[in-house]
Amino acid sequence: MATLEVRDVNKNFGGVQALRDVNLSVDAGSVHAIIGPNGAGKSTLLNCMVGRLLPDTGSVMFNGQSLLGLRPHEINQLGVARVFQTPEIFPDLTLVENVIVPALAKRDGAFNFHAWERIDAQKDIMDEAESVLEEVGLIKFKDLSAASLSRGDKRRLELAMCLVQHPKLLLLDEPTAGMSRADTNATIDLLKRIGERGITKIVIEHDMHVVFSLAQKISVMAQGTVIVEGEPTAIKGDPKVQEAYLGGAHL
Ligand SMILES: Nc1ncnc2c1ncn2[C@@H]1O[C@H](COP(=O)(O)OP(=O)(O)OP(=O)(O)O)[C@@H](O)[C@H]1O
Repeated sequence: MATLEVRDVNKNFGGVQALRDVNLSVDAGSVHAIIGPNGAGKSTLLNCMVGRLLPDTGSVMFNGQSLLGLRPHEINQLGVARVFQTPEIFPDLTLVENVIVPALAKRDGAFNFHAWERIDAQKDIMDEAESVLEEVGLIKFKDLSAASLSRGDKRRLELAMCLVQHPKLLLLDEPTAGMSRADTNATIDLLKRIGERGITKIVIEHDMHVVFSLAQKISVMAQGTVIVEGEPTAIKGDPKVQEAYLGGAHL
């Protein structure tokens, strides 16, 4: 069964056709990678899934419900969480505070400061925040300010902020961008471990090592549309992919 279905989506920015008749079907519990050269339309598509952009035409369905017209926080409340290309964290808060904010927002439907004032009394939320920080390997830094983290650790913190919301669908926009090979491999292992919880994941990624380590299905985008979709082994050998994605070089 598909968790996410994108049908015939088009998006034009003042003459630039960023998305052309895009179709995508993401199986429940799978890791589905979206790859393609710069400007192919990957981020635009992701933005249409999370309510940051409204497609001109087409549909985006999540577990049978249309996401079109819903605001980002409403889509988040349905169980869709996103890790951004540039980590969106609260630099002046500690790590544990960073994780508590989305946990409270998820529980209450929106963030309110009243809940924050009484946070000491809410042991369950504190415990959960710490357990998620443990899971992503950041528990030792829990009382440091988020600004002090390395780039790789900021991305792990953002992942923890998503996981604490128990998402059904996790959207990862270049989760290893800018990371060292060691950090990238640690993130691959972490994402595999998270996979054991059965969360469906969509990964946009330029690093083919990450894509082929994680994905069960790959959609290749070029010039605003999906040109090929299939299992990693089929994608690797597809001449259209070689041509469109790497100008003929081998994946
Ligand atoms: N807000 C916008 N206004 C105008 N054009 C835009 C806007 N957002 C994206 N575009 C254009 O739409 C096309 C698709 O861009 P998009 O960022 O979705 O590609 P991408 O595949 O995510 O690229 P990258 O891998 O570099 O992130 C590009 O031509 C881009 O310049």
